[in-house]
Amino acid sequence: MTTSSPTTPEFVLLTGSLGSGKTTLLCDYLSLPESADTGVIVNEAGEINVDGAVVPSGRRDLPMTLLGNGCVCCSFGDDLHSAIDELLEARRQSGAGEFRRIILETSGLAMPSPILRSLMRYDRAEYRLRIVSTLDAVDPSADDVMFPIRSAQLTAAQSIVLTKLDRVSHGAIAAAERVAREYNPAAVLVTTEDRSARARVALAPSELEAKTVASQFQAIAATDHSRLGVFFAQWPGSVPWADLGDWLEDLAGLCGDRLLRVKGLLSVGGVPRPILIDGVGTTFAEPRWTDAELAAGRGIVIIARDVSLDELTNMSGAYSSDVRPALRATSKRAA
Ligand SMILES: Nc1nc2c(ncn2[C@@H]2O[C@H](COP(=O)(O)OP(=O)(O)OP(=O)(O)O)[C@@H](O)[C@H]2O)c(=O)[nH]1
Repeated sequence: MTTSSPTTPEFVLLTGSLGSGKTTLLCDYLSLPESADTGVIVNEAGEINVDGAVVPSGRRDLPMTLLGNGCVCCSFGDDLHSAIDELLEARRQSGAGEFRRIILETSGLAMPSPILRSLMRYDRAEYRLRIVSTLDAVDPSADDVMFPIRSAQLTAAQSIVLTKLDRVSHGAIAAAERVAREYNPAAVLVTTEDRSARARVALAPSELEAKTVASQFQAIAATDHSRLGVFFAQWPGSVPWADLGDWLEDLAGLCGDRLLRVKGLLSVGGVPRPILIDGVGTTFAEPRWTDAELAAGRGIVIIARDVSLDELTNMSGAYSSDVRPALRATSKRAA
């Protein structure tokens, strides 16, 4: 098990739906002095990498790799690893020192979970991982087709950046904020209209802002979105490792891509120091010991799409009562 220090470089997954302003946000960031130690990987779903052509226009010296061959979450294979390795190797050879940050702009169709799974080998020890999602304030709601992707992107994010605020009324901004909160009440919401300030807060947060991001893991989400349920699983005492692993595996198996986010603090294996459980979709980060207090009880928040409390309760019914969590819905619609 590994830990990261505040100076550990970070890997930022920049996600958000098609046309929601990811490339614009990235370009705004790249025009800031803070971006000097940043590497960039751009992925587009289509065959022509338009974003790749747009991004470097302001910075000729920008360390950037393009990831072609379609959407990164479906076809990354070894491509993403090669892109990262190439970027790191080129940086090493340039003698310019380590990156402070690598930003991967995903295609608007990408689900975050498969990408995170692929990034696991770079996570924790070498890089901290952070997910930033854009949300278009002009058109924040999603139809039935786009809902699964949009909900996966927004619930995974530690920060949600509202874009195109200059094009909408105050009323529309408030409505977009409500939509963002419905998806992910625990995310830091960036609503700054000034584009440089917005890029700075979203992609290079100060230590204070970064702490706010970290503390979100302890927030219990509450949403009343009609298709998103937030549930809380609470164990009576310390959970044996094997039972916790089995339970999380069953949860992932039951929900599949309806599982959006899992996070919580638990006492495991009789150790009083809590462990952080952190999953995006069905991809779980390596559990980490934390120094957090287990004040309000030990448990896991589950955010899922189109999942009922009954389904979760039935799944848990297979476990003996001493290792079975008590489950309740914390969002209004799921209750
Ligand atoms: N007025 C205004 N236009 C914006 C803003 N952000 C993005 N746009 C415009 O919205 C369009 C799409 O922006 P992009 O940054 O390319 O969006 P994207 O998410 O990278 O798009 P894909 O890569 O296709 O998913 C472009 O025409 C941008 O100029 C904003 O804050 N204000």
